[in-house]
Amino acid sequence: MRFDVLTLFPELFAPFLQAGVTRRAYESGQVQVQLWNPRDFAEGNYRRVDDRPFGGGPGMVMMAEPLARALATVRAARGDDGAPVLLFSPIGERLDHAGVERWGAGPGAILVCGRYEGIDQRFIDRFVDVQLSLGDFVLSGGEIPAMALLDAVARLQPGVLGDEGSHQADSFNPALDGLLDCPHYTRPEVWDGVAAPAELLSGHHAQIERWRRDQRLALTAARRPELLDAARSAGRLSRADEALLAKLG
Ligand SMILES: CCN(CC)Cc1ccc(CNC(=O)c2csc3nc[nH]c(=O)c23)cc1
Repeated sequence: MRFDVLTLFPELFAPFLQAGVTRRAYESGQVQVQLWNPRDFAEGNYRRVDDRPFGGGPGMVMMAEPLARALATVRAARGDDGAPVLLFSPIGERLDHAGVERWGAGPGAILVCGRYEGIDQRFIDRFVDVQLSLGDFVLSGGEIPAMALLDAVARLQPGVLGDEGSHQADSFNPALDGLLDCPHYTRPEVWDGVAAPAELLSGHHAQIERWRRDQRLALTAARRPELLDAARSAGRLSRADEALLAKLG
């Protein structure tokens, strides 16, 4: 699958695409990423990509024309494969696992990264299929959200994460069990005077799995009870799970 990214800061993406386990997905072409700078499609010597907002007010607005020209080039390069145009925007719908699965399926997508105060509404009305937000906090642009989506999509590709099962165990994936993750420990057994949990050092796999499951249930009950309710109504809690939760009160 292929993602085309329209961004005024393509230099932000290179280090990201070359770092960590997900680089395998990008280098192998499992997830192709092409970067496009609207400035390369802007006219005049100053190659304007933004201008002052009609009606006044702070900041600048991204002009529609350079974005539209870049998009036309992307569409031609993709062979008009019907890929959706996703705009990252503070007013977008919250990106979650369902969204990652949706946009990480099929041909991929065209990602538009806003900067400044936003993009001329006429570009959005004409070309944007879905607006996505990372959450209710203010960032300087859509690039980090775009990388967040690319990272989450790459992790879902077969063979990208070492052992196949690990992305299956990724929490927040309601399709699997949607509980928060358990605490992790590694060598040394005692660090800073604190020993790792004896259960994990026992070598009894059933006991270890039970301990991890209990930790996930307790953590989720404490921090994200709504995830627990979702898991319960989806029939993903066993009798042993309910017994542990009852003990926690
Ligand atoms: C003055 C009101 N602000 C809207 C909340 C203006 C504004 C701030 C920051 C931006 C740049 N942010 C994004 O493009 C963005 C894109 S996705 C996203 N998710 C969470 N938070 C974000 O700021 C974003 C655009 C407009």
